[in-house]
Amino acid sequence: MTDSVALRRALDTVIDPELRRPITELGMVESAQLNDGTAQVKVLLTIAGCPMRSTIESDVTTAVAAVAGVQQVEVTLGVMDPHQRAELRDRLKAKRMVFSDPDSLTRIIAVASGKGGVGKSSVTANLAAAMAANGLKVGLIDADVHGFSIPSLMGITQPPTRVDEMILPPVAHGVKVISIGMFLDSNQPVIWRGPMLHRALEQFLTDVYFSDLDVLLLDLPPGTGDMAISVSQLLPNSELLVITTPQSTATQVAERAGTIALQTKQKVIGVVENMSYLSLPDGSKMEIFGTGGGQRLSESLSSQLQYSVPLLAQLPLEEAVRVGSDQGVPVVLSTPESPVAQSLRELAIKLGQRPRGLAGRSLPMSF
Ligand SMILES: Nc1ncnc2c1ncn2[C@@H]1O[C@H](COP(=O)(O)OP(=O)(O)OP(=O)(O)O)[C@@H](O)[C@H]1O
Repeated sequence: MTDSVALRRALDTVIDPELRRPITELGMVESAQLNDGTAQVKVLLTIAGCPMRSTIESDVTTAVAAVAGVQQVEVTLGVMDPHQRAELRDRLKAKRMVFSDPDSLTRIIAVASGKGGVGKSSVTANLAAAMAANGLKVGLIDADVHGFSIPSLMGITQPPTRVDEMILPPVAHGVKVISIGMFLDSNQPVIWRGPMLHRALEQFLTDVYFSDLDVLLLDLPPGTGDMAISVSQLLPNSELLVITTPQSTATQVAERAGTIALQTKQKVIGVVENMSYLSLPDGSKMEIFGTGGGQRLSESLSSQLQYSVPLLAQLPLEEAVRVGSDQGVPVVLSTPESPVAQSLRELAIKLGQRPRGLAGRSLPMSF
């Protein structure tokens, strides 16, 4: 093998942190040569202020340093010119997933709740992180535009990178994440009406480069509003997972969020009861929000939708969930041995296991 082939092979192992593809395949390696034991590599970044420049530089150095005969590595970073960027964009476009395509094999799970504050976003962030830890390619759209919290739950502070009109989602804990919160200057409230919400979701689905995904999770706003309807229109293949607490008022509202599936023709894959109990030091369980809400919701949705909507998990109340959220590390990663993390991981396995396929898909409908 010649020196330059050996260097290219090594560079094939360097994955762009945002695009998740080898930098060689993305046209980012302008040159690579070995001169008297010094490997000289020129890498072209997509944009000048690329937030991942130091990661790319160090990954290139590590990969090339391992090649036989290399004693020293010199990495030069340049920036793609408009023509090179257009080429990259076309290459990515050709491989882009169209999630609304009936042939798409990505499993799309929209996480819904009736009331706010039942832990929908926490459950969604944890499922995404657990699925990614299990080796699945996972995307997460924060569609809770009025109460977006996913970026902070996932510990994301950097904005998405733009390559012309294409948006590269930040990757956190192995999950590609996009949220309206990443496009706002401050923590200002979003006062958008239905058509703008629809447009925002549409833009996330068309302009954000997710590449190939096994699972796409959406954190819906609480209730049965416009976003839920937009999701069903733009992603007719999406399924619903309904989160509730054991409390009857929460369950009643969650039932309305679940039965929206009757109109949208989405499948409700199950119910998750969160905040089911608090384990006390003496081993007893304190049922702060009452009991049986998840089971009742599962039964009533099963009877109204006329198929089984199982209660998939009952998650305890644990301080570690809140602490993990505050630190931007989902509890499945921060405290994996805790009972709540174990239940969430089991739930992620159940949901991630179903093979990607087309069976049982409903046809798109319009309103
Ligand atoms: N199992 C749990 N144990 C302890 N705290 C929890 C648990 N689940 C959620 N929480 C905490 O409850 C609060 C509300 O959770 P979260 O933001 O996930 O709810 P939500 O349903 O997404 O709310 P909204 O839709 O209004 O944004 C957060 O402070 C979160 O850390």
